[in-house]
Amino acid sequence: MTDIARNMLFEPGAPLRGTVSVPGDKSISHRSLMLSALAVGESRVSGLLEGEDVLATAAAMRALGASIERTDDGIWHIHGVGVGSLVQPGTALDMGNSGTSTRLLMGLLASHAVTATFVGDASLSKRPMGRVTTPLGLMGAAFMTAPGGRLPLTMRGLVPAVPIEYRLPVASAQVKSAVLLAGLNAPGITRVIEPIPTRDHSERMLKGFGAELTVETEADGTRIISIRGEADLKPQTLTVPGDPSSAAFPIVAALITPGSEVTVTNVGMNPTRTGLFRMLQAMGADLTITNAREVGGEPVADLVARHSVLTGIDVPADVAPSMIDEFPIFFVAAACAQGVTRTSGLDELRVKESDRLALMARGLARIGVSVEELEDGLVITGRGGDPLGGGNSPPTIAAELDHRIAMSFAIAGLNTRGGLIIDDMSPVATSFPGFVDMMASLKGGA
Ligand SMILES: O=C(O)C1=C[C@@H](OP(=O)(O)O)[C@@H](O)[C@H](O)C1
Ligand SMILES: C=C(OP(=O)(O)O)C(=O)O
Repeated sequence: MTDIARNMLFEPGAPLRGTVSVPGDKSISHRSLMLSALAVGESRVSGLLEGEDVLATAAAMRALGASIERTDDGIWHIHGVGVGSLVQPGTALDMGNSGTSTRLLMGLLASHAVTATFVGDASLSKRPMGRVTTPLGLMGAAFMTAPGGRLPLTMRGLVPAVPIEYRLPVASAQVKSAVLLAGLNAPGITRVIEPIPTRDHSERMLKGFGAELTVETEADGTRIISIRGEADLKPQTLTVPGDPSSAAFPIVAALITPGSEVTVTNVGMNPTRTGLFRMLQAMGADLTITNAREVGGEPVADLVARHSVLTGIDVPADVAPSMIDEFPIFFVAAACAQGVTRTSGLDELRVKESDRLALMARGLARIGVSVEELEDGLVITGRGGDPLGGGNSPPTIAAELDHRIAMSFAIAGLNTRGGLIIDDMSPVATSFPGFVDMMASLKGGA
């Protein structure tokens, strides 16, 4: 952790103006490294998120046999080993803060003849892994975990693994992806039944690399995803779009800061990820989507956000998966809106890098927002045009190793009367290196 990131003050100032782009999509970056490592030959990836979470995936894929280099032009070159040919890692795989790296890699290894130990930081070591060890155990993998099914965890994959049909008990793209990735090297068809759709980057990219994968959608919206195992993946040239979960921060900042107009270019607009933008528009946000196009099998657009008078809404529970990582910054928008915003069906927020419902409720209350914390959501009464409060001196908010909590309160700070302090901004490097500099550039923008 860098001292420079300690106790940073975020305070109101000039309107936010300018055009920015955000780093590459974290979910797509992880998957591009994993699938490239399983294709025989060289894949090239541009626009990769060079954040700590994705670098943890890159280090793990190297330890499992892939060769991965970044050239000065920013392109990542991955020489894969082929499905079924990952090797025994020499040391424990350090997943840092990254749930996606951990759960997806456990899937990959479940159908390889290797034994691997996964370790992580204090936040990751509290997160539940039973959601992946259960289906991967059905496929034949064996696990030894810390109490509660947590890290540190040692697993042994099985070859040949047993293909399964698995109905997701929780709406989680990580669990879906872990089973599909395990299925890549299991003989026959592995099937995941997804009653509530979640982000579909794995499905898109697996098909792009040449896996035989089909998706059927039933009348009630349930998706049935089938993958044929013992696949031959072909190397690809990929471009990773900007991360909508990162674009959320400058966009909400512009919407709630008087006089602001910010354009974010090259934002991923996969419909399984754009719930936040739809909900902000429903609140009356002046948020325009322009230049819609497709890049590397994913929809992309430029977004223009102007300061807006927002009105509270009820967020339907079924929208949650398409904005699951955006709730912390959405709650900040709700705190600045007129009237009441109600959310529900958000139990999953309690098992992210922190308990995001509890931390957001506590932090917003510290800056004078009326918040009711429910089991599965927050009810927030917005302050309308009034700045958020905070007492006589700027309050300190503890980020608790959660990048999205740190960034959300940093944006809230721009709309307080006297600013607020984040105890540690270093977790931001997991998903959005450059966040602090980008926000500073917008403050000085013309
Ligand atoms: O599959 C992915 O890349 C992700 C899925 C989501 O997690 P869950 O599957 O736990 O909801 C999300 O919160 C995470 O940031 C990235
Ligand atoms: C939940 C997140 O990531 P992960 O699960 O990969 O740690 C996130 O980035 O908000």
